[in-house]
Amino acid sequence: MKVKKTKKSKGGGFQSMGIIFFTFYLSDLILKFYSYLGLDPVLMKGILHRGYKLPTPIQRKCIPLALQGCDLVAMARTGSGKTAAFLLPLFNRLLQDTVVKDTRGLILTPTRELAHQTLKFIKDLGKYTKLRSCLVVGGESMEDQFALLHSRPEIIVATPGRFLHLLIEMQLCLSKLEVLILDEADRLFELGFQEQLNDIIKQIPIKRQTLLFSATMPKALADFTQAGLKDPVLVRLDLETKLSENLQLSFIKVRSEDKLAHLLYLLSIKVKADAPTLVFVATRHHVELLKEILVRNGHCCSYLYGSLDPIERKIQAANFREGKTNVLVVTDVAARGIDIPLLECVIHYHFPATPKLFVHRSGRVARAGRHGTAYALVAPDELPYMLDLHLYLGRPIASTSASEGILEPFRECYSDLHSRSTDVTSIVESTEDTTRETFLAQVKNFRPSQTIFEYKKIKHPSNELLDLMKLKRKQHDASIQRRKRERTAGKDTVQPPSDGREKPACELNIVINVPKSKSERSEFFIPYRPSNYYQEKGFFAHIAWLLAIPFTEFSLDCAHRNAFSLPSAKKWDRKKKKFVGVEEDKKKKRIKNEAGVWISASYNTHKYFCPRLCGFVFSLYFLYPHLRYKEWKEKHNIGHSGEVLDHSPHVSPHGRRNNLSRVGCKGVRARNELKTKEVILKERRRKEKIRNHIKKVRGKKLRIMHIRNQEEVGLTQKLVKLRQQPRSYLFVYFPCTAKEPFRGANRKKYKDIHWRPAGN
Ligand SMILES: Nc1ncnc2c1ncn2[C@@H]1O[C@H](COP(=O)(O)OP(=O)(O)OP(=O)(O)O)[C@@H](O)[C@H]1O
Repeated sequence: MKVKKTKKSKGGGFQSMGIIFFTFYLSDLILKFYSYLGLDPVLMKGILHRGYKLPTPIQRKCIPLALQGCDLVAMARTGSGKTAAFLLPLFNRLLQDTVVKDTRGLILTPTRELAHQTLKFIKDLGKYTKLRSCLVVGGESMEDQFALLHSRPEIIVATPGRFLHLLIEMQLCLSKLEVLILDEADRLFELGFQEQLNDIIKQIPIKRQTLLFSATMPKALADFTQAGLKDPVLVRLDLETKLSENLQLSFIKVRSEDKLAHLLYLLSIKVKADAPTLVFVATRHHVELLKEILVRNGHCCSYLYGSLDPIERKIQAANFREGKTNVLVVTDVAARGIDIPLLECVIHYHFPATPKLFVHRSGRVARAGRHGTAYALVAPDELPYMLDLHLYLGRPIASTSASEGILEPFRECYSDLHSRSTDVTSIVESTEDTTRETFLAQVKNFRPSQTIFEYKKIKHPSNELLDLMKLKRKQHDASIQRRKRERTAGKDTVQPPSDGREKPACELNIVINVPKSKSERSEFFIPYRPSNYYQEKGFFAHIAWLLAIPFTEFSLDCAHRNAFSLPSAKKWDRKKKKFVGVEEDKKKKRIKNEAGVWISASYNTHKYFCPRLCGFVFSLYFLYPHLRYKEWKEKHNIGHSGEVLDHSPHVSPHGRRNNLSRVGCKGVRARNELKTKEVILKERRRKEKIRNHIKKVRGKKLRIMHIRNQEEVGLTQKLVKLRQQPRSYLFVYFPCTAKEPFRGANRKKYKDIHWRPAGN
């Protein structure tokens, strides 16, 4: 057999750590030879399949360490190839022992989209490994996921909420789990995930390998998690250049009311025609508004936000990936991890509130050596965020502003649309928080009737300052009164410059004070802040939870608490009308799942394990009926311990379902979850009807609504808010089949809502 000679590498390639790229026609003999070097030769085929030639720096650092079995806390900038850096060692470990047919690798990610993408990576890189993998994320059928998990795939990719739910409902045993990977670990450790993560980790054997990966990893995270990780190795690359040098940044100063016009200008003129572009906005209302406006202006537009219907979410993301649309308007749900190879441009319509988020959002472009541009529209009230960002990046910036003439046609186009379309007007209303605006305006316009010097008058009538104030008032009172009169007459509006143009583009240069070199400093000078203070502060944003949880695995010592002295995490309790500690949340009976729907908190381990309550070692699993899983088992003739009672067509004689996707093989999906065009249109019409109805009944005494399913929960809650207005009553007619949201405690809470089954 003819064997093609591979060119000898000079080192620094995958070869240097035992990974050698093979051409497909390499003989078995050579594959066997290379297997001695570390990674299984089967993996080389997968690497070739993905088209990688050289390992990236993070892969070069992390793969050998992970192969040795070390726990890792790894940081490298966005798009640097972290996914392969944790997948390759995972595959290698699992391939070493193929006898154990159980779940041995668990990858947790913060978002569904990222989980989907990781599974795709697994299928590509592990194409020839025959390892079985499955996806467990919210918004998908529980029954399908029972089947997937029941067959004990080797690798599970999951989001924490749904995985914990299934873990408890199915009483899964993870005793064979060897590798736990937390992708975007810092996000997973932030508020909202930590409780679920903690509960999952408790069920995983302590003798495991734990790998933490993110583009923004605080150094302290390694210290904090030391009890959970066994002597973790900290790998932090790209500390100086947090953003790729191929990324071009452009900060544009705009007035808040000009943002839309500017966005249209960027998309129509600046960005290359049909170049895929990601537009980040603050809330889902803004997503809807921008989508509506962009579509009406001839842009092919997709949109994504967390509470969007899961199927719609998939369709929208797929449309953008496949190039059917060229603009994707998103909230921060797509800020992390998403890899769209052809993406060239990101627009920050709203400036992100933390520098870390800016890094993640902008990191969707200029990945893996490619070039890209990130535009940020900065309104005056967002300037402090920009300053924060530049302290974090540690380099000066320049911002520009567009001239008025350029924006004029786009502004017209938007205002015209606004007046013509009731749809757009209603969405604009929902994006505007009028109570907040009025409150802020009141605070801004508040003027005390007397100054502090005059206040002193009461105590010290002969104060010199008082005399001074008297003199001042005498001199200025007339002009102050005149100004007030003018203001009430409406002359106060800010007049644009006479030529109708904005000020010429101006530079905002922020010079970061770089600490002086040692020789320049005085001999005894001790800086009161470390040189990387702002950088670590940026990384640390929102990881305050680290100080709030009594961990068994991730335990903290008091020294760390004091060292960072972060405030304990608190949240606003609407009932109590005050801030409460996150600890108090644990007492609650219902929790919000990933889709924003309130579900029973019974899957919390505090409820299932009695050791905390009564000191027993055994859990109270059997006292709680796991109805859905039980039902599923009965349906598929599966016994209590997982054995097959009858050879039904769904289940193989070995108790494994056949529809499990093997890595690299196409899974057979039994159910088509796609809604038909008619169903989608029908639902839209219905939602529209409800929206119109809300508008119509606003302020009336009697309201009648029909609410059918959980998707309308948001709208229902809006109605309930209306109820709080004086002299208004809400009558909700509810079909018999409806489950959520007004059951149990909620029903009692909204006492003045009258419940009637549909048809009565
Ligand atoms: N060795 C390599 N050679 C060439 N391309 C690579 C290599 N490793 C990864 N890539 C490619 O780089 C891109 C980014 O990889 P990946 O998504 O793993 O980055 P990441 O560091 O996880 O980014 P993020 O922090 O945004 O999640 C992907 O398209 C991937 O296929």
